[in-house]
Amino acid sequence: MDQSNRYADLSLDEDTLIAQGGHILVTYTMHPMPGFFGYLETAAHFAAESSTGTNVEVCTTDDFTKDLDAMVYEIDEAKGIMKIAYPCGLFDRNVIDGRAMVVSFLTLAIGNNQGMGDVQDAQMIDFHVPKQMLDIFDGPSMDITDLWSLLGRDRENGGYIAGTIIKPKLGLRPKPFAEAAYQFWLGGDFIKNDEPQGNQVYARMKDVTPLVADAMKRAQDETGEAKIFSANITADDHHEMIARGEYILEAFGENAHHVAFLVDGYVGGCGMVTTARRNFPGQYLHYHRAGHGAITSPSSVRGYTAFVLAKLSRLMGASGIHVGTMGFGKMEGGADDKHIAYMIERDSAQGPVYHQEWHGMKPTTPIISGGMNALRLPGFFENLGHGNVINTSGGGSYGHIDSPAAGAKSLRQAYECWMAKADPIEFAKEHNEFARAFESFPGDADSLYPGWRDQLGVHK
Ligand SMILES: O=C(COP(=O)(O)O)[C@H](O)[C@H](O)COP(=O)(O)O
Ligand SMILES: [Mg+2]
Repeated sequence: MDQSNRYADLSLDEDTLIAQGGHILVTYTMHPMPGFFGYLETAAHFAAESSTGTNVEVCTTDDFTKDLDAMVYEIDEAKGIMKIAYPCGLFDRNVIDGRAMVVSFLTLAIGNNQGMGDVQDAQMIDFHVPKQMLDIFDGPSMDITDLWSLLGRDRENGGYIAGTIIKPKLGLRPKPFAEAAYQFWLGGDFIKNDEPQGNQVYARMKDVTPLVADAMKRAQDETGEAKIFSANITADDHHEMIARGEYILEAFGENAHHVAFLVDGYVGGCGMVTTARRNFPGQYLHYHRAGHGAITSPSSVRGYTAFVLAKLSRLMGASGIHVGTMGFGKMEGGADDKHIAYMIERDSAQGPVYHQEWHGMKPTTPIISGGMNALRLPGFFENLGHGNVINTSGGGSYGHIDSPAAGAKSLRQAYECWMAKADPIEFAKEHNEFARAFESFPGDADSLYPGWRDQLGVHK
């Protein structure tokens, strides 16, 4: 059934829609299933299924209903692009406080429309949120300025936070786990649980956490520096998450404000993120995105992109989210992914389609992780243009040939090298831990800094 006379109006003007502020605008790539309808008809059916309609007219529709219709306002069949305006009145609001919820946006904009028989594929590549909706999404409660303050740095440009992930990913029992943490903290700032670490039977949370809290105290005493631990409270059950969070804060005692909470937000969903955001608003909320590649990989043509995921996480209230390594690490991604970082860290930024004003919503920190080490960081910073990020290098720390602390120091020295605009080889001659990263990761050294052995006098 052709519904384009109801769910499409190509005379609608995007700038006017943005100025009016009454819609969330969404741009998708979309290709109709061959043998069904034309492009506009398919887009209109998509908009119907994503708002007030279905595949047939229903007798219960009235004029008020039609005012909530999602409207296709632009299509480019050659490029496989469609744009849809979703009236803000479509979206669900909390009974308890009237605020918006990301799950409602997703269940409409990336819901049934992901499996329609007449749509071959559709993927959200950008969306625009008007102020009236920004005002009622939670947004972050803590941000990187709170970490910089804890670390004794300037709240404006507090710079690079050298972090790691306790590796191996799984299998460390309580004592070796805590020792790994202590050894890194002798040189670094920030440690996270790896995304699956929690309350495994060989490393119960109530056995590990006191030892990690003690390791933090000893490392702080030894270095005179504040240290941060991002503890994983991911769990299916809301009550389990609360129990984990409350226990961890109690175990860290006077250092509880040095604890961030990590949530596997993609596999856990926005409800899990909101459980952490609303029950522990005093903790930095660390969004790990494990699993996102199922829909965000460049090979995917459904769901939404990594850019959209990061933008959604800011609305949910993530203090920081992994944004990939922009082609410098081990995961998928490219240099242009820097726009993901800009969109979540700035108050005004340009996405692939829409310019977004955030109207003062706190920023979400780009968290840089995945195959990073000291040798890869200078190029990363140069591409991004700054180092106001959290970097968690697991292999880049525990794979350093001297020690985890040396690995941590090599990461910080990489930042100092870039900030000084120094030549890395020359910088290595004066900074031992950074120099030893060349020997720790010779494959990277060979490809990034050819001739390094001769220049540093290091031979096989
Ligand atoms: O454990 C790691 C990285 O470990 P390592 O530093 O040893 O590679 C993270 O889970 C990945 O960074 C996730 O990827 P992303 O950060 O892209 O979501
Ligand atoms: Mg991991």
